[in-house]
Amino acid sequence: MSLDWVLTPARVSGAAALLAAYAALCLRTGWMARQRRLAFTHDSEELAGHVQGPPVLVVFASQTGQAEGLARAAARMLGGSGFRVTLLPVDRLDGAVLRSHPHSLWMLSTTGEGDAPDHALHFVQKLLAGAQDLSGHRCQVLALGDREYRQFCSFGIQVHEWLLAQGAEGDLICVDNMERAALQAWQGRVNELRQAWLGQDAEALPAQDEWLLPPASEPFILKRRTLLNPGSQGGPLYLLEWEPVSGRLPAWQSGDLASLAVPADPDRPRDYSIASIVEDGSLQMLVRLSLRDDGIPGLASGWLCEGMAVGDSLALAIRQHSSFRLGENRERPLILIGNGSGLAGLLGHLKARVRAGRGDQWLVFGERNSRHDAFCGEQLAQWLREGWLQRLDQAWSRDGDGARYVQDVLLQQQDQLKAWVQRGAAIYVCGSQQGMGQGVDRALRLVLGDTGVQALVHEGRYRRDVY
Ligand SMILES: Cc1cc2nc3c(=O)[nH]c(=O)nc-3n(C[C@H](O)[C@H](O)[C@H](O)COP(=O)(O)O)c2cc1C
Repeated sequence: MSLDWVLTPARVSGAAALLAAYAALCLRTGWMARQRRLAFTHDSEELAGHVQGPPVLVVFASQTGQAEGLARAAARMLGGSGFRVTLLPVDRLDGAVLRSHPHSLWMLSTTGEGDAPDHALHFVQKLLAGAQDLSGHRCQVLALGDREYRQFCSFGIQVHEWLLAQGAEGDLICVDNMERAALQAWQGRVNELRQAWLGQDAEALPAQDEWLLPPASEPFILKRRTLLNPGSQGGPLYLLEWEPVSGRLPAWQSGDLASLAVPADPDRPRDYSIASIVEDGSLQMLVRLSLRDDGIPGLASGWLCEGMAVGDSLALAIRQHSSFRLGENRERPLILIGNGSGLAGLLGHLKARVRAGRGDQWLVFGERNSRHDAFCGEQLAQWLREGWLQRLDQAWSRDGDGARYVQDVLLQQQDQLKAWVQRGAAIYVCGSQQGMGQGVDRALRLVLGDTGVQALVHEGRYRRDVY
């Protein structure tokens, strides 16, 4: 299957987009059936193909899940081609595992200002800082990034240089903003390697290569769109509620993302944090209408908030976002910190915890003013009353004398913050990187120290979904 559904011409009608989505879904179903024959022995461990096949290591470092998604797709394809595939996030990789594999594929994104994804900290400090004998090892590195940042793909480039310095051989492909042509070049390269690594045993792949797919999408109907902040000084923020045309919601976990492309910009899927859990009966997201400098609405938010009508449909795909799921923090106390539409990712966790009968969580949420921007306020107040939320701090940045940001709350409440962390709490941050994400990181370092924050990152107790 090709990626043609992503390439629908710019002014395609809603009906054509829907048809394309159905076609993709039907083709995808066949593909999925084949993928099910491959067994994931663990969420991110070994994929069993034919056990005699050559071993290949697939490693990823991913902040918002794109590199992870590509790694999983490559791992499935290689598993299906007869390789013994070990799929690992970089933090689970050690020198012995690396040396014992003759071949490796790396999918590495860059975040922050040229930084490695959070979960890669251990890898950067331990493996990347040391030496390994990788002579004879063949690697292929895919670096994900965005040219708008000064340090384009710098983490992927750094790892590739390190691999070569250890004696490995192999190429690097940099991808700007998930650009299709570069991803196709990557797919072509992996297919060549697959052939070379399998040697005589290689069966040719079908001419229409289908493994590098966007996540499975299916048509959803927009059931309700509610303006959550009437009168706000900020852009209008909407709650969008979607139901699948099929009537059966796909599975997701709190922390996951919904990916969609709008008809006017079909080549650029956008991700939104999912604000609901499956038991809510709908997939919910918070979308702020963004206006460009000339006052024209942004392509995606304009379509979602004003363009499409309630009752219209759009193809949505769930994107597994392991680094922001609750995972091993499921039983820990949680400190949830966010602003604006970032409440969506935190709401998902709150709902999942309430559903699991678990309280012990502290929400620190920031917006402009208490009169117009206290969205979901009744729900939060109810959780507080019922004890699902142990603490709720709202920071209003435009509320006259009491104006403050979420990072100010963390500093004001530093004794609480320390006590919660000491009790084993995990910290989840969702919302804007500029201002909030950076400010929260600075505040945490002031209160807990750099080593304290690094320890949290190591233990997977500091998770960020910032954009
Ligand atoms: C907060 C943030 C910071 C980023 N910083 C960089 C950067 O410094 N250099 C770069 O090339 N790309 C940067 N990017 C772009 C990401 O690398 C790119 O979106 C990538 O596809 C994300 O992959 P992931 O989902 O696997 O993390 C940044 C993206 C975000 C959201």
